[in-house]
Amino acid sequence: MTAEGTSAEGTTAAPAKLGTRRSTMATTQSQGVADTITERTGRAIELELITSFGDVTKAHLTQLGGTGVFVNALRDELVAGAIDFAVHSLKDLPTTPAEGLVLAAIPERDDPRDALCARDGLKFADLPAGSKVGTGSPRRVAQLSALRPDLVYVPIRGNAETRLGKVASGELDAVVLAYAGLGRVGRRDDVTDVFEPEQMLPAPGQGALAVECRTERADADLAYLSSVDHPATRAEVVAERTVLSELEAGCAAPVGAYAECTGGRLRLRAAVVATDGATAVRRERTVDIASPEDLDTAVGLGRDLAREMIAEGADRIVAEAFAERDTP
Ligand SMILES: NCc1[nH]cc(CCC(=O)O)c1CC(=O)O
Repeated sequence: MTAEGTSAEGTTAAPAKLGTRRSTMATTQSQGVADTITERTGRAIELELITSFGDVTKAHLTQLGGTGVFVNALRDELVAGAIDFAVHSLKDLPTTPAEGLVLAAIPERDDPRDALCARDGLKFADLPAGSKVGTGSPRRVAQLSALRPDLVYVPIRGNAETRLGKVASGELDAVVLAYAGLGRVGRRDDVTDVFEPEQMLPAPGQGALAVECRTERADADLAYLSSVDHPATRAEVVAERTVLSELEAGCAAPVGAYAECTGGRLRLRAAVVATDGATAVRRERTVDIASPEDLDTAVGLGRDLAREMIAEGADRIVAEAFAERDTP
């Protein structure tokens, strides 16, 4: 054992290795979490850049056969022991737990809302009929179609900068992206309108991050990783993700869910909307929660709301959306 390894307090321990994708958004959010951990615990952290399939493929996200394309490369590095921990966008994380890995921390959530970036500073309500709005997400297309069936929704992918470029070039009139992601790539000034949850529910976990490490090393790694855990955010995203797993849906499903944990209460709103926006099941429910650490209550809330929605046909809407996706 080295001198560093045996030192007290861990202050001279070798830097922890944080694996990150290479995109601006990934490195920004990874660096942000690393800085906060170092600030709170003194633990040094170094970033390791990793290339993931989701970053290089040209296929539409919805055609990649589901969830996890952004997280799998990082998970492989974790399991192999090449890195100590990883920071994911929580909404990209499949709801089924990964074997051998543990969600070490869920930091405080950023703005969870979706944002419109339109030409000429236009608001969503002021886009002329027939305007072309780019988004690759079935959840956004469905909810936007319910609000404005007179607009044309164009599937796009690529990083935020690529998508914004299609508005700048005139190819599209607007794009819809997560507000949090735009902030992380320094493009908050491109936002011309923001969707309140009453208009459009964000994806489960949107705006939140997940810090993941190996189960077998969790005792050592949690010593510094738990410094960024935010229990209220964890309760919220657990409720949101339970809706998704109960509906047997993934990140490519037309499911919006948004929970708020404040003042001893947990409020959950969810929507499942058919791709054309015409059919929808929307529900909300609030429960008392004695402590944000009471995750059983968060799971129970998500499960009860999802079951209520399934009784109203939400599972059929999800199944139809998948059938459409799988039709060439
Ligand atoms: N699906 C890609 C993805 N994963 C996380 C974000 C944004 C940041 C977040 O929601 O945490 C985005 C881009 C987007 O949806 O606009």
